[in-house]
Amino acid sequence: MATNAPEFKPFKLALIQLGQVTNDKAANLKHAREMIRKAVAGEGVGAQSRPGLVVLPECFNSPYGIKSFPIHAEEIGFKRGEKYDISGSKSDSVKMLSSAAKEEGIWLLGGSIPERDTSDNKLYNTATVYSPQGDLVAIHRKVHLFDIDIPGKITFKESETLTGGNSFNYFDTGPLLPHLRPHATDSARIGLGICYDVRFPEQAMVAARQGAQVCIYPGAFNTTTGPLHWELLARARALDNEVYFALCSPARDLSADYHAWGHSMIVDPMGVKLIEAGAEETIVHASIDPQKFREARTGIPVTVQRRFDVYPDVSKGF
Ligand SMILES: NC(=O)CCC(=O)C(=O)O
Repeated sequence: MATNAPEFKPFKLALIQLGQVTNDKAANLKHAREMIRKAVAGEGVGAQSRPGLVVLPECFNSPYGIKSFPIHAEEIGFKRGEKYDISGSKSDSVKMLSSAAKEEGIWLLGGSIPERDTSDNKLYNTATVYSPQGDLVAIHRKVHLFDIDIPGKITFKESETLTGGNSFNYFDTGPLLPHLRPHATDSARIGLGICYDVRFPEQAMVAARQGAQVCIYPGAFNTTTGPLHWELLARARALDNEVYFALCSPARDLSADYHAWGHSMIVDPMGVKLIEAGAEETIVHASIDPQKFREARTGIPVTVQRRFDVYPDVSKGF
């Protein structure tokens, strides 16, 4: 298991709780690009200085719904080498995200998009991550599909059109704001998941055990399960792994078929909520502080007190 986690320095994280997501893909991308600019300019709540890492929500380029996924799915169009080569990508979403990261000089977790993989003819719910140079550095396909049935409240079956991914993923940021700190060598390790993935503690645990200091899950809970579980899950995943944990939702749109919960939030490694959005479109910012991370782990040292002589280490084998 890779535990050679990088040293990380304090940085600012911004979550864009994006609104106005419609069937007009070009308009969605234009609006998302404008919100990225606003996040970098410090608009929203809690900004103290320029964010090094900016996040969009689940399904930021299309309405969230099983009928919309096939209509709006895009092929990422990468060649897998040592890096992902997206020079031939025809995806408008990938092109926008890559150029936005480069133009703004930020790390950008581009929420998720419905992805079409022509090699297996399947659709995935996929997050992509870009460096300040505009390179695609990580891809995460939602592992656990959102198939639930709460009679009279909500029935949703992502598996009618999507397929679950089959890998756990994290990425190392490298220096944040490299144009301001050209000789910096620090880096943060970020564990990735998408929405329903948060209900499966093993996924965040594996990332944390592989050295992630922060986990970020774009997600779109709904108005039934959101009030019950959204905050509880974010705080639980933060505390049980002693990591920063962020959930980034779309804004609620009552004219859409799916009513997202909103309430994007960032929780610290002690399980304390640092910032939370309401239901409307906004941007929330918080500081990610290595000192707090170390203090949590030193004060309550569960990460080194596990009893694998009593129960198995389920994070082994990845
Ligand atoms: N987009 C999703 O995966 C929704 C998950 C959700 O609402 C839940 O309750 O879990």
